[in-house]
Amino acid sequence: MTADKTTPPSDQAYLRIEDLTKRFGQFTALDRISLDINQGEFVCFLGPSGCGKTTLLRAIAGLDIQDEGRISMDGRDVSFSPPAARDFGIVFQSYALFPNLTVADNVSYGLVNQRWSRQNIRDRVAELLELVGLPEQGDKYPVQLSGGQQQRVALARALATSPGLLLLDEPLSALDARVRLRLREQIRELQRRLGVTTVMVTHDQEEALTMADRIVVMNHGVIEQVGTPADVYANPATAFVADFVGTMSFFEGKLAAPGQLTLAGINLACADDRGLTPGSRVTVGLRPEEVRVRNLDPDQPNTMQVRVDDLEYLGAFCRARLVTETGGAVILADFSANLMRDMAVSLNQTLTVSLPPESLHVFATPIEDLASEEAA
Ligand SMILES: Nc1ncnc2c1ncn2[C@@H]1O[C@H](COP(=O)(O)OP(=O)(O)OP(=O)(O)O)[C@@H](O)[C@H]1O
Repeated sequence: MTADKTTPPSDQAYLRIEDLTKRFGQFTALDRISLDINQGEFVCFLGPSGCGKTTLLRAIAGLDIQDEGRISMDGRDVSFSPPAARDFGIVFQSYALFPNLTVADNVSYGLVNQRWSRQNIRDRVAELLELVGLPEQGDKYPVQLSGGQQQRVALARALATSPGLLLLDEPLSALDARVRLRLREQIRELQRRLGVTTVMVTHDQEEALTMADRIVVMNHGVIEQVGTPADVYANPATAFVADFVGTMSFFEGKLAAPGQLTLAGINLACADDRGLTPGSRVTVGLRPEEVRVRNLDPDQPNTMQVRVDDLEYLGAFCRARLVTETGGAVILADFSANLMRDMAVSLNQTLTVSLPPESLHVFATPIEDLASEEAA
C-alpha cells in the first residue's frame, strides 16, 4: 500500500462509464449514464430510494452486467469482466464479515486468496488494523465488536490488496448517529491519505456534502447533476436537485421579461433566467438562509412586507414561515438566534425582507409537473 500519499485528485479519468443502460425486464434502472471519475477522487452517488445508485455501483463492480454501454478502469475495458478481474475493494451497508473468522482472518481473506506468504500477511494485517484504528483487535470475532468497529474491519478488508478503486455501498447507514459522524471523518481522512479513488452510494445529502469531492445526483435512472458539494448546493441544475439537496421554498411564477419574474402578484428581479423565453411558466426556488432582513437599504431590489405566520425553533436558528402581503406566497426563512433576539421577531409581526436577485433560482419545469415527477 502506498501510505501517506496526500496526492490531490488528478484530472485523469480512472473510471470511465459510457452510455450505460441497465434494464430489469421492462423497467429501465439506468438510462444511458456517462461519467468520468478521476484518479484519487471521492465521488458520492446521491439520490432517493430506487433512483439506481446501487445498480450503478454493482455494474461498476461487475456484480450486475449492464445491457448497453461500457466501463473502463485505469484505461482497461472491463465492461464484461467478472468481479474478480476488476481491481476494487467493496464495503456493504451490513457488515458482511465472516462471523466464524477472527478480525485478522477477515482482513487477510483476499491476501490468502492471492497466495501471500504468512509473514507478509501478518505484517499487512497489522498495518491495516493500525490504519483503521483497531491495532489490538485482530484476535476478536466480529460479534465482539461494535457496529462502527465492524465497518472499520470491513474497510480494512476492502483495502487489503491495495485496490485501485474503493466502492462503498451505504457503509454508514446501519450505524447510530454519533458513530456515523465519527466514521464519516475517519473514512474521508483514510481515503485522502491513501489517495484511493472512491465511489460511495448514499441517500443522505449531509453525508455526500461533507465527504465528497464531487456529488453525482441521480433520479429515475439518470444523472441530474454532477458537481462539487458547494456547486450542487449553490447552483442546483434542476428543481429536483434543489429540493433533494438542502431546503428550498418553491413558487409558481412566470418570466415576464428577461430577468423579471412575477409570482403571487409580485414583480421580482432575478440574476439568472436561464435564457428562457419571456412568458414561460417557471418554478422559482429560494433557500431559507438567503432571505435578508437586516441592514436593508431602501434601494435593495425585491423588497417586500411579509407577516410572520409561524416560527419553528431549531436550536441554533429559527425557521420562519413568512406570508407575503398579497397572501399568495409562503417563504421559508432561517433566522439566527442573534437575529431573533436583536429584532425581537415574533408571531404575526410584519417584517420587511429582501430576496436577493442572485438567490432566486429559476427552473423551467412548472411547479405542478414537479409534484408529478416526484410521484412517478
Ligand atoms: N434485481 C432486480 N430486479 C428487478 N428490479 C430491480 C433489481 N434491482 C434493482 N431493481 C430496481 O431498480 C431500481 C433501482 O434500484 P437500486 O437498488 O439501484 O436503487 P437505489 O437508488 O440504490 O435505492 P436504495 O437506496 O433503496 O437501495 C429500483 O426501482 C429497483 O426496484
